[in-house]
Amino acid sequence: MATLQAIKYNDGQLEILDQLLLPESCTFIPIFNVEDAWAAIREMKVRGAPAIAIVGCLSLAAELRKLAAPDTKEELCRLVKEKLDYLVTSRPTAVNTQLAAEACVKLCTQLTANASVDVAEAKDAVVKSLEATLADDMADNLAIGEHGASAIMKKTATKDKIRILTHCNTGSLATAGYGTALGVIRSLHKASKLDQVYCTETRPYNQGSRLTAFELVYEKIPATLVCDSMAAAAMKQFKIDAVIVGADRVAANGDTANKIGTYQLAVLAKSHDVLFYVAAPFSSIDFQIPNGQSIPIEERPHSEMTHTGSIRTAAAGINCWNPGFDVTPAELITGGIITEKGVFKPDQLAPPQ
Ligand SMILES: CSC[C@H]1O[C@H](OP(=O)(O)O)[C@H](O)[C@@H]1O
Repeated sequence: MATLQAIKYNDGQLEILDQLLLPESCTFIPIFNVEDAWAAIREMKVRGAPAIAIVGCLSLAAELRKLAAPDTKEELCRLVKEKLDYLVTSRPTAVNTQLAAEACVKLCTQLTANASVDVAEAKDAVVKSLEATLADDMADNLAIGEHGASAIMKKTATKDKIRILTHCNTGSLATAGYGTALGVIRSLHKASKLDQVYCTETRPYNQGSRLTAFELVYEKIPATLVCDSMAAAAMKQFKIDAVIVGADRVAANGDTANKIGTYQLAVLAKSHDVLFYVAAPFSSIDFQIPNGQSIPIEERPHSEMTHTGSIRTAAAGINCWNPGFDVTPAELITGGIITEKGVFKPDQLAPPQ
């Protein structure tokens, strides 16, 4: 069975699934340029650390395909850097867009220095590298799924089937497809190892109840929705074996920024002796920062807390605090960090050579 797709791209035509309309309707909307992408990412019509970077890159590829080649490669580099720097400002916590931008600008610089490459060839090479982000992420997620499932099955070898709790949405609606934490869950399900997935609602945007539950029901993966406040009771009542979450930015020491509520799940997992895993591609790891203190935490609009759609559900005039993310210290990530290159203890992370 095919998994859901949040991003469709064919020869410069980009469409995204408008996730603000899920689960009621599956509606794809066109993205013609980086301005459209910036707005869609900011409004969270598309969200999820890898998906944000992919949509940003594909929106630039779509624009460049329609543009005549600039006069010089220097002008191409300037244009590409300007557009990517703009896309990075759409949401500050996930590092994926920043790292994708740095890689693309580095390629542009290398092409400019290569006298055997003309400006048209350089533009084509940049477009191809931007378009490759979709397939690359899909491959990463399949590898994350296999590495994660294998590691967790080894740790729970005495059990026929296991119970997993997950937070937010880390599946096909947060990536190019298959997912990170939800990719591991898909791989455990494929291996007939999964008894039940407990997915938290993930207030206030409800990625869990609206998106993760949608993916799990769509693929008939056994799952139960719980409120965020039920996590401790669920760990105790259902003897959950592991918590698996995604990441928006992992620091060099393994401290991890992820959806708000992740930190408290890690504390609860520790106190219930439940394994705690982070699943993330290397494109979510920021080796330029030593620990989680440097990770910018996005503050989202208070209306996400005080309203459900247009319906007010909180007292008018109440002050709100709505950070989109929190940071889980590396020492609480007891199972390890599951990546496409394998599963690492937080202190084993090292930049690719
Ligand atoms: C594949 S990890 C996705 C990551 O992004 C989510 O945040 P948001 O929905 O605000 O983009 C959440 O932190 C997930 O773990």
